[in-house]
Amino acid sequence: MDLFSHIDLFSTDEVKKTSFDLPGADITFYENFFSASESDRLYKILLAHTEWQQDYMTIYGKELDLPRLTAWYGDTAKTLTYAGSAKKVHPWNSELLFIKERVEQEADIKFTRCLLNLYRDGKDSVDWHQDYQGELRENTVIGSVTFGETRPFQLKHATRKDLKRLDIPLSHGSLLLMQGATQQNWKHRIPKTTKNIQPRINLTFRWVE
Ligand SMILES: O=C(O)CCC(=O)C(=O)O
Ligand SMILES: [Fe+2]
Repeated sequence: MDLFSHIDLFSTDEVKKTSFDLPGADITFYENFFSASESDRLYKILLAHTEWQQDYMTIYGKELDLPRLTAWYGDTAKTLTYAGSAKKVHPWNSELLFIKERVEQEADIKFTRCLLNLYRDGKDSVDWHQDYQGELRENTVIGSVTFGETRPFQLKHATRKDLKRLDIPLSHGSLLLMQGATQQNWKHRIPKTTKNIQPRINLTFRWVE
């Protein structure tokens, strides 16, 4: 029996907390932050009932579909400008409030918004980026929750080539908290894969007004 099948046999809903010691970053990862039964239920509801939309980015005047579906939810039903274009913000629903409150207890802050991403298959991805620009990027807190397929969340330092890339497999029911100067110093992405995989939902809770 190899190590992994051994772990699977005895897997529990126990939360496993890991802190990463990276220069200029404050990142904590919680496996099983939501139990398997909570995660299964939330995955199904969010997949079916979120107002998923096909967003686009404008590159050299051309509109290109983003390789994923997205939806914004938040405190007030209004529009917000993100990555250069206006987005509709839907009001919170009971599932999102349930998830938000659990993450708020751990992060010790109140979130005002959530961006949901749906990666339908391995062709869906998000390219290297840092969340927010300018002042908003400094000390922002991002609470990132995953349901569905595990995808590697890759982190690389924005300027230092001597530091190794880090891959964190964001599993079903996990929470990744990024705080402090993380967004200023590190870039992140979800790469594409040719593997035949299931959909993945990611929720990033944010606190900007
Ligand atoms: O899907 C993820 O885990 C990351 C999403 C992300 O980086 C973003 O929406 O800014
Ligand atoms: Fe991001």
